[in-house]
Amino acid sequence: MGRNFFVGGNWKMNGSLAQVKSLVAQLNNTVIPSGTEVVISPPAIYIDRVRQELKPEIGVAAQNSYTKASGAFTGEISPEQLKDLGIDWVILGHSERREYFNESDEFVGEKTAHALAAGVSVIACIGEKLEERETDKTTEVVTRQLKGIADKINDWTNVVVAYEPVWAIGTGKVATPDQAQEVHATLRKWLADNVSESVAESTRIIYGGSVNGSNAAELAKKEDIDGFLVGGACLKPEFSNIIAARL
Ligand SMILES: O=C[C@H](O)COP(=O)(O)O
Repeated sequence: MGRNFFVGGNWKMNGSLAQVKSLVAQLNNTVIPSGTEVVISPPAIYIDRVRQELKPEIGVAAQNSYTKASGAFTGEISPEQLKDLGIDWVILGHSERREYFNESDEFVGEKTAHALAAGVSVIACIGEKLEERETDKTTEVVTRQLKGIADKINDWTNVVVAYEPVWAIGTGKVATPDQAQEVHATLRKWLADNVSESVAESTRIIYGGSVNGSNAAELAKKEDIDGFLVGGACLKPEFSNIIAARL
């Protein structure tokens, strides 16, 4: 298949200076298998420190960025500023941002386009809520969210799609490998039908939602699961087991 495995670690709004030091030390001692790409995403306030202290083979992502390069947008961070600090990735469209900060599909698409234009790669998150799954709306929701991104970009080279069912995030209720594979295959087919076969074949589609050191290896065996976006477990030593999940 030839797609490199991708493991993202999203710290969310967690961490302290002391934790930053110990997590970075732990990551610097972790062997990254060849063919696996690891990117961690600390809160913005720690991002510069993490980038300076972390070994270069591990990437760093912001957890959000805006649609402008600079200006009177209090509290926002631009992809251009991320680039300035050597930050090459950003997570966009996370369900927590969609839910708590009312980010629409269109806005996520705009932010994705702006980040890519500024040279920052994007982990673009999509995923259905529990009631949407229970009313058989999963495909409708995730393809609508993916279209919100596809409508705004042409080049998918620097995009990783993260499928994160909202009901699995932080709940300990992981999607089964078959449940995740089914949605990943649907997303890849959507890309083939609506963007191109080559984009469908080359774009990494990663899974997020209660991934841990015990369930990662089984999920990683599935054909269309190209890695993970990890929340809670990326703050624990078991993150190294997830990094090694495809071995
Ligand atoms: O960005 C990461 C996801 O929201 C997954 O979080 P979780 O591993 O704590 O369920």
